[in-house]
Amino acid sequence: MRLIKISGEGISSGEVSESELGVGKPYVAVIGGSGLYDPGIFEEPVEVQLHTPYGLPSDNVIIGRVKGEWVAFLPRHGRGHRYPPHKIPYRANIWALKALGARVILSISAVGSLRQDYAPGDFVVPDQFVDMTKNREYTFYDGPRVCHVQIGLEPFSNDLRRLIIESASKYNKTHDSGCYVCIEGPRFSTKAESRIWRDVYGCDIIGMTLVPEVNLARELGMCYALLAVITDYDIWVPHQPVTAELVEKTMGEKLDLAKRVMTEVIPRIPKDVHLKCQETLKNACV
Ligand SMILES: CSC[C@H]1O[C@H](OP(=O)(O)O)[C@H](O)[C@@H]1O
Ligand SMILES: Nc1ncnc2[nH]cnc12
Repeated sequence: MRLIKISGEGISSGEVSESELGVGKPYVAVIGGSGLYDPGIFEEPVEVQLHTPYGLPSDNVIIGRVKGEWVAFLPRHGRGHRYPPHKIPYRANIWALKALGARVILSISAVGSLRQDYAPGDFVVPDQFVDMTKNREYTFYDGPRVCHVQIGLEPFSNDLRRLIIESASKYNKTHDSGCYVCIEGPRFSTKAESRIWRDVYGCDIIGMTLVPEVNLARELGMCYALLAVITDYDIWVPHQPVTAELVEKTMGEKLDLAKRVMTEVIPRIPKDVHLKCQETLKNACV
């Protein structure tokens, strides 16, 4: 695959030009989670290595066409799963995708379930989250410009969620809402913690990577939605305890379906309308 290298200087204006890129600008980016390191759905793929003000992203971004549309793909843990959730360069990842032209992010993640009726193998398209992470780089606005983005009512883009739900439901059992609790990791929860996330916080699914990815995207005015693949029942009832191996195995079984959903959704994303989530920086800065 052809490799295009772009240095920090090339993006000082905030965005890579089409001529620097040498291919069409991707409007949609896909971030792949555990088990998804190479989507294999692209025509004419190129690899782009992009230096950002926050360092290198998790990996080179792959840009290629899906049904005629230019799309960017980034494996959040890097190929070979080299970055644990608390060490992922989230700011570099989101910044790079925006600089390459992306305005919309479709994310894929493995999650544990915190309720009986959300079973391993099912899909969930979450609509809320609770942040229990402890030590990450949460914002692009570290001062002197101080901004507080509004993310409360619609942390995930409902426009995108609708498209994903419509497509995913055709191929797999899909839950059209859910609250994702994001823990720091990299260890899994204790049974006592798992019961708190479920019974006290009222969360439905659990993972380690949503935060700060989702709020960084919002800070740059990008729309974000997640197709979550349930891989296990976490640890809140006595059962087969979650392991990384179990997560990757279940994810592997559902990967083709998840890719099919992405391939179907990408060309349906409207480009000429102003999506709601792109307005949230209004009145956010002090
Ligand atoms: C490999 S097991 C735990 C790992 O899987 C999930 O990652 P992702 O959201 O990127 O699919 C979870 O959040 C943990 O990082
Ligand atoms: N049970 C679980 N806890 C945290 N992250 C996960 N990713 C997949 N399953 C998980």
